[in-house]
Amino acid sequence: MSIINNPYLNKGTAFTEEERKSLGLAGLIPPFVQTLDEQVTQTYAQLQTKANDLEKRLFLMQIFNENRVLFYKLFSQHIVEFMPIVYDPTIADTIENYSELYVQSQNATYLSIDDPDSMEAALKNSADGRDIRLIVVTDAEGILGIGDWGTNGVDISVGKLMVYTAAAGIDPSQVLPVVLDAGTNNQELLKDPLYLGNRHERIKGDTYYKFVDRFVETAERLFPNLYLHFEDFGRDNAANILNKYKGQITTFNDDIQGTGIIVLAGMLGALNISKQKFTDQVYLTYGAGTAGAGIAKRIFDEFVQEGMAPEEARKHFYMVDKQGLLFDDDETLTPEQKPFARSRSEFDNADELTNLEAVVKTIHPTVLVGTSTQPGTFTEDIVKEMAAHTERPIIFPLSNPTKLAEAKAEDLIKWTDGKALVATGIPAADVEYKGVTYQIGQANNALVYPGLGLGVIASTAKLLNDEMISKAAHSLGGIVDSEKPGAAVLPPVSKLDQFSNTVAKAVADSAVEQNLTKETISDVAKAIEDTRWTPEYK
Ligand SMILES: NC(=O)c1ccc[n+]([C@@H]2O[C@H](COP(=O)([O-])OP(=O)(O)OC[C@H]3O[C@@H](n4cnc5c(N)ncnc54)[C@H](O)[C@@H]3O)[C@@H](O)[C@H]2O)c1
Ligand SMILES: O=C(O)C[C@H](O)C(=O)O
Ligand SMILES: [Mn+2]
Repeated sequence: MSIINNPYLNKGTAFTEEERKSLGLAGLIPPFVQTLDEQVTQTYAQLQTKANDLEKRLFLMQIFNENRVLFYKLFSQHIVEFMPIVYDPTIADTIENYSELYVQSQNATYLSIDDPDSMEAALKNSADGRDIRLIVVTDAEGILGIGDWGTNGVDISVGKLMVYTAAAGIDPSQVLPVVLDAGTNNQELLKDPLYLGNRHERIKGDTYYKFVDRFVETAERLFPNLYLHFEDFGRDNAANILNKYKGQITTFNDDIQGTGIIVLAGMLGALNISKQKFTDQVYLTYGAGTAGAGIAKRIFDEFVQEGMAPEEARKHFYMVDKQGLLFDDDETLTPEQKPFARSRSEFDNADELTNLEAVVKTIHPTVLVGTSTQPGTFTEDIVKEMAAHTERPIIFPLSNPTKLAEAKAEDLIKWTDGKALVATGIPAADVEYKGVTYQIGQANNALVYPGLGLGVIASTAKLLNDEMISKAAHSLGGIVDSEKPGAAVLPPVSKLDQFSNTVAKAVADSAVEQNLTKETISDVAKAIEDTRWTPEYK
């Protein structure tokens, strides 16, 4: 029974006659022995009977809960179809309705700020003797663009890890999804009698940071080969946490660093198509929060790496948030916004620059990246105004899920008469316009964090530094044929498992070159191959 109930060991109807005898499974499964391929075919057919993506996700979660090999075999064969079901955008629905939909914990770990003393036991209980190499942890204060979801946010940790395995072959028995429940300020949840998390407001300040610190310390001690991925923390904490730990442990913030990598890669891809120069670009951030500022920092570092003096490079950057263009006399700026704030004296019309349209008209950006959570804000007027001053405007509406995107790919192509170079946060269908098929790249950190993690884990890297991050962004070039009309700015999700290896190789090579590995790695490609898990019955 314990074998059948263990998703890492269960093979369901694929247990052989011999295994059924030797493992005490006689009579516990129907008599016919299926192959994994037969199970995959049958399960995929069952999936097709589900009415919508939410139903499909719930069905797939059932398979995940019972049998990891079967789940990942299926996922790996249908990666383009499954990504939006298993991951974003459907995951946003399961997070919002987590308590209502709750069936079981999916081997996640729930850590409560009200009971820090049981943290160690909780992590040990969930690891259950497994050699944990990767944790995705969230405190769920800033889930995608949908805000604070308390304990419900655990689903983002579970979902991000599913993508790690499907895209980069991270061994699913070596991962742990974790939620830090520090309370929630989501009043709807606090009033919901079904809510399964701590029913109090978020605890902030010293107590919060001590809780995070105790988690980091305990996890690092229990799992000495850990790569620690932070996801969807709130704007006030995400960068603080990253800055505190990035020099000490192997850690990563997906919203800051992962998004930075994918947007830089997308921009390099776009410029490859337009044949324009990186350092000529004028970059406008719309929504200068965790992701917006993280991306700007990555792009800025690239300007400097290309040889431009930092003070010169800074002149190419503008940030718009709720208050409009960010100025240096604003006392509410975050530490991440400050380096990009402008001086009022640069403009004749500084007082008018309180909205996106006025800023676009004034500064003539060539790159516009949306991480604002404000749907439809890249309006036809704004986009046409941008396109009037640049040959090939680079426009990335990145806010997730679908309902929050700043614009639709199709509109951007039409409004600019096919000139815009577009990537979106969620998957977008091809756009047919005037006889050209425009493929839309997905600028979602899911295209890079799996490969990045594989490279870090395979190389036994002690740290993940900016050099490795930059190498990851550059490694995505050359996969798309940029000469083809309508070419995408990023490689397609259909090749995700292949280019995860490319990213992993770039990251691992960099770790080895910089002497940042715990073990001596003589053959990087082999180390990656040996680390990659494949869904097969052992
Ligand atoms: N595609 C990707 O890979 C990716 C990665 C990370 C985040 N995102 C998306 O980016 C969005 C932001 O995420 P985050 O983690 O940075 O959140 P965040 O809360 O840290 O940042 C959002 C920022 O937008 C600003 N904002 C809110 N309303 C605004 C308005 N009307 N005008 C201008 N700015 C406004 C906020 O003040 C804040 O600074 C989310 O929708 C998220 O899904 C996408
Ligand atoms: O989860 C995603 O789809 C990407 C990103 O991490 C986000 O927060 O939106
Ligand atoms: Mn995120």
